[in-house]
Amino acid sequence: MKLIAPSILSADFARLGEEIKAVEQAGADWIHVDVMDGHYVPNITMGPIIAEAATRSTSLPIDVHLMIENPDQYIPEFIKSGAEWISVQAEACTHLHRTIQMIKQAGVKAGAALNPATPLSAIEWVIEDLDYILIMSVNPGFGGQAFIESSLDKIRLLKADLKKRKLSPLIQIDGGVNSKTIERISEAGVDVFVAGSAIYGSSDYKKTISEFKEKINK
Ligand SMILES: O=C(CO)[C@H](O)[C@H](O)COP(=O)(O)O
Repeated sequence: MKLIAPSILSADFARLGEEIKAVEQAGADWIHVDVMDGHYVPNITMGPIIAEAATRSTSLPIDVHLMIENPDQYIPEFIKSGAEWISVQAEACTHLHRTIQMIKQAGVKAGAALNPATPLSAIEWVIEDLDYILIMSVNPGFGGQAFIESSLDKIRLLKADLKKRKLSPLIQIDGGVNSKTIERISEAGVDVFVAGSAIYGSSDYKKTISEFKEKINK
């Protein structure tokens, strides 16, 4: 089952609750919350207060992507917010194994995200513990960037590696997902598609999500 996770980064924050409900009614499967701290990435977005408000606005699972330094300090607050899935940037973790365990011990699904320049080997020794792996297909920090094509080979390599290891964490993609790229991304082996500007920038969320679903469920 392939899933669509709209990123609220591109939503209208003056009407955030309505915007979350709107994508739920339009067929979204998860709600993706992009947390940026102005240090790990050159942008500041939202924190646990917004993640908690998001959980109250929908019955869909909240997926928190931490693009922050020192995630261990903030993970307990995001767990309290009600998030069901939390991913950390592998590059931002001094002790990635410990961070993953911290998330899992709270009964929350744990993911590791990899920047476009980070090799898959960065997660080799935690891969068995991961519930999902997030391949960043843009450099993190901003919505609306162009999809980096080399991400497709990275997904294919990851898919083959997981098969060899007989592991099945979800593969998530984030950045530049739109009606032109989604089919190729899906064919490479992605399970969860994060899309911000392509959904929230469209005039009809239902039409956009339905078109995405048609393309990924062929
Ligand atoms: O994590 C992100 C940026 O760091 C966003 O989730 C991502 O860029 C989605 O935006 P878009 O779909 O507009 O590319």
